[in-house]
Amino acid sequence: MDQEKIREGVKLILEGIGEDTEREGLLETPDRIARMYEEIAGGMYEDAGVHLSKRFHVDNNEMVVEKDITFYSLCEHHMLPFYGKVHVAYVPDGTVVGLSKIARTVEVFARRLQLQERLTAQIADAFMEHLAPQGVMVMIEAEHLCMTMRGIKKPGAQTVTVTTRGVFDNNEKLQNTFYRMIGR
Ligand SMILES: Nc1nc2c(ncn2[C@@H]2O[C@H](COP(=O)(O)OP(=O)(O)OP(=O)(O)O)[C@@H](O)[C@H]2O)c(=O)[nH]1
Ligand SMILES: [Zn+2]
Repeated sequence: MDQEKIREGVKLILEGIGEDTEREGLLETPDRIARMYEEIAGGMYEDAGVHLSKRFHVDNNEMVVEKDITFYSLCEHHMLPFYGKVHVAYVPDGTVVGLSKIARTVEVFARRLQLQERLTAQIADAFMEHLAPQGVMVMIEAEHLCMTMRGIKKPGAQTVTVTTRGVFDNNEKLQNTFYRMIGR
């Protein structure tokens, strides 16, 4: 990441809104924000394949569900946070991944400028590409600050996105099992 560019940009925004960039509280703000973006937009520089390539063999291919994975992402239109829960289910095809790797995969795609729909699809596609299960289903429930603290101002409004791949496609029975297991 180009930290110097971020520092310059933040300084310009502060000047733009009429702040005194030399006052004590703001002196280090450009640098703090540059360091913060390394963290909250750092997913751009990571590869989900790294996390999903460490696999374990299984004899039974029962559905695995990891639910209520908290995430924070950034809306690409306003650069404001959207955050909530991701639920992931997959039906293995002989191999599974460590449970923490499911949440690590979510982090890779959440920590960048996003659209909720794209985040949902990228998680599902990463599973299909790197783990090659029989199928995967991803659901995200999120609140977008661009909808709550500004603009239309509808606090509490939740955006829900769902996507399926493989055996979950057009399979009402499997999809209903997923919804039942995540309690929706
Ligand atoms: N589909 C989708 N839309 C999003 C997401 N995050 C934010 N948006 C929307 O992106 C749209 C951008 O619309 P614009 O009209 O270009 O921007 P705006 O004038 O700030 O829009 P308002 O929010 O309606 O004030 C808004 O409707 C946001 O609610 C997302 O993850 N998915
Ligand atoms: Zn937005």
